[in-house]
Amino acid sequence: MGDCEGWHGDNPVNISPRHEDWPLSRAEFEARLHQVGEARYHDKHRFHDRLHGGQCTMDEVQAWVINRWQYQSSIPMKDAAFLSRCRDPDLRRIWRSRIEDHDGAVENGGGIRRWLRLAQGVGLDPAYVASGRGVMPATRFIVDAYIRFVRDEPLIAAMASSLTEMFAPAIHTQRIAGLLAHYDFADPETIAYFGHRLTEAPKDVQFTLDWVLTHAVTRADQEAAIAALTFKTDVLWAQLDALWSGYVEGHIPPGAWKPGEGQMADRP
Ligand SMILES: O=C(O)c1cc(C(=O)O)c2c(n1)C(=O)C(=O)c1cc(C(=O)O)[nH]c1-2
Repeated sequence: MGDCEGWHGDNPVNISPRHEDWPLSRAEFEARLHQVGEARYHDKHRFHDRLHGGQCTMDEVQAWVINRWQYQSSIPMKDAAFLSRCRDPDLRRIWRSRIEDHDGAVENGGGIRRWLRLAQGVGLDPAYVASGRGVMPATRFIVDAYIRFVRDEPLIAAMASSLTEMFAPAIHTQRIAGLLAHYDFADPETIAYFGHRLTEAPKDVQFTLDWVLTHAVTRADQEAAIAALTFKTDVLWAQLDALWSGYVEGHIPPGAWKPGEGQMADRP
C-alpha cells in the first residue's frame, strides 16, 4: 500500500481515528472555550457600548431592565430544570447554590430582589416589571430556548452552556463603572445586583469549568460543549438585537412595553 498516512478510504482495516476526531488536550479544549467568548460574547454588542458609555435614554434603560428581567427570573428555573435530571447528590448540592444566589432567603432575598431594586431605581414599578407583561416576544422565545436547552441536552452541554459566566465579571465591572459615571439613578444600592455577581459567578465558573474539562474527554463531547457555549452566546446576543430593534430603532413589537408604561409614579 506504500505511504498511506492520512488516507481514510473505505479500507475496512484502516481503523485509526481521523485527526479531527482526536480529543483535544485539556489546555487546547479550555483555549477553544475561551475563543468562543472572545469572538461572540455580548460585551461586544453595540447596545452595551451605548449603555456603558452613557448614551442610552432613560426609556432605553427601562426597556433593558424590563426585558432582562425575563432572563434574570428564568435563571433559577433553568437551574431547577438542570437539578431535576441530575442523579448525583454531590453535583446537585453544588448546583443548587445558583438558585440560592438568585432567590435568596425570605428576609433579604437574592439577585431577583436586587434586580427589582434596580427597576425601582430607574423609575419603574417593580410589581409591573415582576409581572413580565412588557417583555418583548423575541426575548421570551430566546430565554425559553435556553431553559429548554438545559432541560433537554446532554448533561455536559447543559453545564457548558452556563460558561458564558467566565466572561461576565469583566462586563459587570465595566457596567458598574459606566452606570455610576453616567446615570443619576446609579448608586451602590440600585446597582448592587452587579457587585454581588462579581463573587457569585467566579465560584460557579471554577466548579463548572473544571467539571466540563474533566468529563468531556471524547472529541465529540468536547465539540458538543463548545457548541453549547456558542449557542449560549447566541442567547445573549439575540436578546440585545431584539432590544436594539425595539427601543433604539423604535420598532416596538405588539404587546411589548411602551415608554411611559409601568412607572413607579403610577403606583396607587
Ligand atoms: O450581565 C451580564 O452580562 C450577564 C451575563 C450572564 C451570562 O454570561 O450568561 C449571566 C449574568 N449576567 C447573570 O447575572 C447571571 O446571573 C447569570 C447566570 C447565568 C447562567 O447561564 O447560569 N448567566 C448569567
